[in-house]
Amino acid sequence: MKAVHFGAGNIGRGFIGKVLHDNGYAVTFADVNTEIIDALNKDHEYTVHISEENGASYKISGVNGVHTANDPDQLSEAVSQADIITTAVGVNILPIIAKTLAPHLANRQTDKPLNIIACENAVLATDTLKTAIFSEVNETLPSNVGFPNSAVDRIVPIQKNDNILDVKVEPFFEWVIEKNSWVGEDTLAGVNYVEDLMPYIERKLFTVNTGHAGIAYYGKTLGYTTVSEAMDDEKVVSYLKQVLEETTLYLTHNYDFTEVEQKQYIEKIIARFKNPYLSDDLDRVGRGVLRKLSPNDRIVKPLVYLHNQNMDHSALSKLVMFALQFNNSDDPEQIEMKQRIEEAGVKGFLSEHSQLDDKLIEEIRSSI
Ligand SMILES: NC(=O)C1=CN([C@@H]2O[C@H](COP(=O)(O)OP(=O)(O)OC[C@H]3O[C@@H](n4cnc5c(N)ncnc54)[C@H](O)[C@@H]3O)[C@@H](O)[C@H]2O)C=CC1
Ligand SMILES: O=P(O)(O)OC[C@H]1O[C@](O)(CO)[C@@H](O)[C@@H]1O
Repeated sequence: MKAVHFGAGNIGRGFIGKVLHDNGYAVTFADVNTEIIDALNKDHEYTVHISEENGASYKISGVNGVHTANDPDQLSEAVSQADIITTAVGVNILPIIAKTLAPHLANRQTDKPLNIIACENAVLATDTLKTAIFSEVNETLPSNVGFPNSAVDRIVPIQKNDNILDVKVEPFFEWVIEKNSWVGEDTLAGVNYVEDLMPYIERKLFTVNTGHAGIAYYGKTLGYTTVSEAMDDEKVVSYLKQVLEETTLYLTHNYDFTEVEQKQYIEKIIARFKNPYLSDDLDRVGRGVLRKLSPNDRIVKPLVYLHNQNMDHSALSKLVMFALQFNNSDDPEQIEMKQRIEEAGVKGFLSEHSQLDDKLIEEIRSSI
């Protein structure tokens, strides 16, 4: 069984690559990072370390690398043989992946089942990839290609290891895939297949990711650098709980989760955020601030819903203000946000970028 995974980064090597390897797949990583591709083709293996007391280490062997721009023939060969193609590149990169992948898919000379799955922090990211691929190939692809959406959850910080391929990951992981869009009989062990993905993806995005964003943006305003420093401050923990109480309102109103189930889910997540064996930078967790302030992402979507329903949204309003103060010159989106705020003002920016109405913008501006 063969897999092509686009994005040999932290989630690619530390999560998706490991699950595919554990299921017996030979994984070809496709990336634009020459150093990583060269290392993959030299060693053909790396190690995933689990960040906990006496954490285990797992060898991931039989892996290869292809450079998406420099090795088109090898990429074409890998795509023609693949049983599964996955991505973990960032949702904004999916249109680029579609352009790269589409011609190779169109040339595939086989009807064996192929599942293509985007593993990104976004709602229905595979649909985004699928639409972009179909527009490249004039709506025609070989038959037996499935495009299941998925939700992925595992905290994998930026890595500082001696071997550039090795990855330290938290013990927890959850990969949920849409059952009905999956083609073929060979499903993956270690993955949860569900009929309706939306409750899972929104619960994850609006709990793990909204909560994490709360820690990052509030923690930065207090001068902290890492998640564990911020989580040592009771003010941050108490604010995090308020944010998650608000997103619980959104989740229990829209889906069948009970308040008790959501409370247990939150407790597990707070324990994950406090993992002392994991060092995670607030700058990483807050990266991509424009994406995180977009209308369907982790902050604005629950905020607008609660505002429209006249339900408590004061902590989420503050979260927008903390995000606007995010100061990270390594994040190109933070620099762009700053420029746009200078040009249009806070009101103009939130109205145009986050599509918020004047009343909510006023509430946000007076929230802190
Ligand atoms: N790190 C984490 O804890 C989690 C991340 N995610 C999501 O997974 C995705 C990837 O995140 P990370 O692995 O943390 O990022 P990362 O930055 O470690 O990895 C992204 C990889 O994509 C590659 N890439 C960029 N442009 C490319 C292109 N045009 N073609 C091929 N490869 C390209 C980069 O070179 C890099 O190796 C994001 O959507 C993120 O939101 C989801 C859950 C957890
Ligand atoms: O990867 P993104 O979408 O920029 O956001 C970072 C978030 O994703 C995660 O990497 C894991 O889900 C979290 O650490 C954090 O909430």
